[in-house]
Amino acid sequence: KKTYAVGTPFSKGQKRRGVEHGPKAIRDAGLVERLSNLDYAVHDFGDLTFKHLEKDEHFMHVPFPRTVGRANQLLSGAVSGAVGAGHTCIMLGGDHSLAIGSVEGHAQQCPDLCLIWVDAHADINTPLTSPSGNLHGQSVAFLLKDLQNKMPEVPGFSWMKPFLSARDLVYIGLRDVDPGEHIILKTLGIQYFSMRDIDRMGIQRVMEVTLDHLLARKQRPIHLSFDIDAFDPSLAPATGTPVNGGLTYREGIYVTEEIHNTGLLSVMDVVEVNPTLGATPEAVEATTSLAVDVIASALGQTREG
Ligand SMILES: CN[C@](CCCC[B-](O)(O)O)(CCN1CCCCC1)C(=O)O
Ligand SMILES: [Mn+2]
Ligand SMILES: [Mn+2]
Repeated sequence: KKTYAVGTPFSKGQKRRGVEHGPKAIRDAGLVERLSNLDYAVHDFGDLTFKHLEKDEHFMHVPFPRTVGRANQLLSGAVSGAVGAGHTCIMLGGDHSLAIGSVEGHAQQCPDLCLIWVDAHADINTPLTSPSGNLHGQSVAFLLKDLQNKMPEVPGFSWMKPFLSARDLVYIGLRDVDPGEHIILKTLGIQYFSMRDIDRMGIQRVMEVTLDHLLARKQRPIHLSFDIDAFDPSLAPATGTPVNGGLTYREGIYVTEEIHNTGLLSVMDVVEVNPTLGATPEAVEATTSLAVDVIASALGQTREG
C-alpha cells in the first residue's frame, strides 16, 4: 500500500491570499525526506492545476462558488483514483473548502467511510447561516444528507450530492462555532469534542469515545480532515483564522497516533497552512514543520522509536 501526497494549491474558499502556497511550504519543510527513511514512504503526486473561472459571480454572499466547485470536482477525481488504486492519500491544502472534493472522492471508493474533523471550527455553515460567505466554513454542510433540505443549489456543485450521515462524523478541537452552526450540531445530534471537553475528559478519553462511536459497530475506512488551526496559535501561527486555546503539540500527536493505530486511515487532509501569514520565517517554519509531524504521526511515526 503506497502513500500518495497530492498538492492542492487553492485559496478561493476564503479571502486571504497565501494559502495556495501551503503545499509547497509543507514540501519545503521536508515532507518526503522526513518520511522516506521510515517504512511508510510518501510518494509525491505533485500539484493539481486549478483554473480560475472568469465569470463566477457571487451566489448570495458566497464568493467564487463555481471556481470552488470545479476545484473540488477535480480533486474528487484525483482522490477517488488514488484510493481506488489501493493507496493512502494525503491531501496538502490549500483552504478547507477542498475537503468537499477530498471526502466526496474518498466516498466514491469507500461509501462506508467515517470522518474525523480536527479543527477549531465546525465548517458546517450553510450559505444561509454563514456570516462570511466563505466556503471553507461550509464544507461539512455540502457532505451531510441530513442537511439536504437546508442547502440551496449552489452553482458549481451540481456534480455531487450529499452522502454522509451525521452519525458518521466526529469533531475534535472546536472553540469558535457560529450560532447557526451550533444549532445544526445540536439539531443533528453530531458528536463533537470541544476544547472544553478535552480539558474535562483529557485527549485519551476523547479518542477512546471517538473511535468507539465510529468503529464499535463496524470497522471502516477513516477520513481524517485536519485543519492546522486546531492547534494553539502559538504552535501554528501561519494560518488564516487562528483562535486561542487550541490543541497542544502532544494532544495533536496523540490524536494522529491513535488514528494510525486503528490501521484504518485511508485519506488525510492537512489544510489552512498559509506561509504568508507567519510574522517571521521561524513562525512559518514552526507551522509547516508541525504539519509534517502530524502527517508522519498519522502514517506511523512513533515517539517511542
Ligand atoms: C466560524 N466560522 C467562520 C470561520 C470558518 C473557518 C474555516 B476553517 O476551514 O478555517 O475552519 C468565521 C465566521 N466569523 C468571522 C469573524 C466574525 C464572526 C464570524 C466562517 O467564516 O464561517
Ligand atoms: Mn477548517
Ligand atoms: Mn479552522
